[in-house]
Amino acid sequence: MSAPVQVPRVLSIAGTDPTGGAGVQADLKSIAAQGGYGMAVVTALVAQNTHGVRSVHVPPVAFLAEQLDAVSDDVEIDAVKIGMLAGREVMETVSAWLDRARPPVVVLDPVMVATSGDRLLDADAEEALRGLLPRVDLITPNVPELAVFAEEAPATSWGEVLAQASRVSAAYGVRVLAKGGHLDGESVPDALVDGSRVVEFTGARITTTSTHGTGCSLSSAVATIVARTGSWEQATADAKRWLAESIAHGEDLRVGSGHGPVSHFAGLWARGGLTTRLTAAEVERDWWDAVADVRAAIDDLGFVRGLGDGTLSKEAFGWYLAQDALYLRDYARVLAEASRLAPTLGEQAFWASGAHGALVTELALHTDWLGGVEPAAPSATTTAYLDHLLATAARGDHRVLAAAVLPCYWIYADLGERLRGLATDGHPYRDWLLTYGDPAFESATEQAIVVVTRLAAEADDATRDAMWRAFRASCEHELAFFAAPPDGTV
Ligand SMILES: Nc1ncnc2c1ncn2[C@@H]1O[C@H](COP(=O)(O)OP(=O)(O)OP(=O)(O)O)[C@@H](O)[C@H]1O
Ligand SMILES: Cc1ncc(COP(=O)(O)O)c(N)n1
Repeated sequence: MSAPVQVPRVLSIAGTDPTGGAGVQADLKSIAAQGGYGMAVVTALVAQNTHGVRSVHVPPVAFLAEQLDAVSDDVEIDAVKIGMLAGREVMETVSAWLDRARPPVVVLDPVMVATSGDRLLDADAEEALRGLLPRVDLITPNVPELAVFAEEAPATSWGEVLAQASRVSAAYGVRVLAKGGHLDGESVPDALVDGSRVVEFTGARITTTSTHGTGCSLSSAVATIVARTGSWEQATADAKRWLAESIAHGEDLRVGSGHGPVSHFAGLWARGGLTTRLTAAEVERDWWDAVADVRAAIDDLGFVRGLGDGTLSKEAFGWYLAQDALYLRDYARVLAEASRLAPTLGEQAFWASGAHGALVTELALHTDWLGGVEPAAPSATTTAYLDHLLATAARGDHRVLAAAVLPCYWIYADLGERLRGLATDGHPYRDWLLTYGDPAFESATEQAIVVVTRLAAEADDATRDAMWRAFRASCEHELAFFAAPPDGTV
């Protein structure tokens, strides 16, 4: 066996089931469900449904060989699962290909009789199947199939199955996954038998009609997990647990009125959902577009227009600066909390530098713009914005907090870019407008957008929604903050 690979490339060599429950169709689903990349070479086209097999068409074996070589000439194969091989010639063709391609893992599900009771192999072929065993790592016979290899009567108890599997394993030098599904009883035991070494796996029998393709699915899953982990025992245990979960959900699919298929992805669907993960770029575009109304309303404010065209009164400007200083003081505290909560060193450092930046700006406001005069109390609007941020910080989810602090970077930087362009010579607020051009703040804004949109893209739906709501609320607080200064132009 070669070194385990992350996404094993697994080839199914099997017949078809147009209703998708058995054969290559079941194999491809099982391989995918176990994290593998599934490939399929068709040995026979089978007209069948959940009630049984109607007819079998076997294409010329020369074409089978062409399919097999087309795969192995191009793709590195990590495991092979062999299912229905309709006839001696087909077996000999596959056997010759195994000798040429030498795949590292070969699992053979000796499909002889379908769940429906239909024979899928003739007696001559049963003999030829034995000739394949030296090229196989694991066979997965059910009770009647094990009996064919043992050339004995079918076992009637689990003890007999184990004894028969040991004899078959020793006689052919092959690992046997003996399956007890065909025995009566509350439990469905399986066992990995390698000569005299026996490892048993127990499971409770599920009452259901959805057992079509269980053998195909189990063997494909084992081949895939072995290629991924290198362990036959782990592969068998994991595949059996997954199959039980898939059998339990088979009837939900409502496919056919006979023995229905298992639901190969039921567990993954339930645990992983069906949504495609958003990219950070999509979050950035979506969020920005979704606050276009707030951004337009900010541009339209008398305060912003007056600041831009220089008609804003000194009184309104001074009031704004005092509120800004008061805001920054607690904003720095909120950023420090974001730093404390951040799970990575990079984010921790980033928010800490943001906190430092807010304090530096606040000190400059005090000394350079407010002449060292301590500003009056925060307004109701300033208090509301800070309360939103402080409450988000108190709730303790760093992702939601990061989203809540983002508008103070993003909206401010965006507005600043436009205002800076208006700082003409002689503009009464020229010096202030130029502060918007601080390159350190611009790059911090870019970084904040990257950090938050990545967190949102990776978050579960509920957390992303909470992040969006916190972001939107802060954008609205930004609007209120710019709207709050007393009206007044000179
Ligand atoms: N009703 C069931 N409840 C739980 N597990 C089951 C049930 N039926 C089959 N299994 C499991 O499915 C796997 C295949 O079982 P089985 O012995 O039926 O093999 P098979 O006959 O090759 O399969 P198939 O019936 O598809 O031909 C085994 O691991 C078995 O334990
Ligand atoms: C092409 C093909 N291969 C295998 C089976 C066995 O299916 P089951 O798992 O129901 O015995 C089948 N019915 N058809």
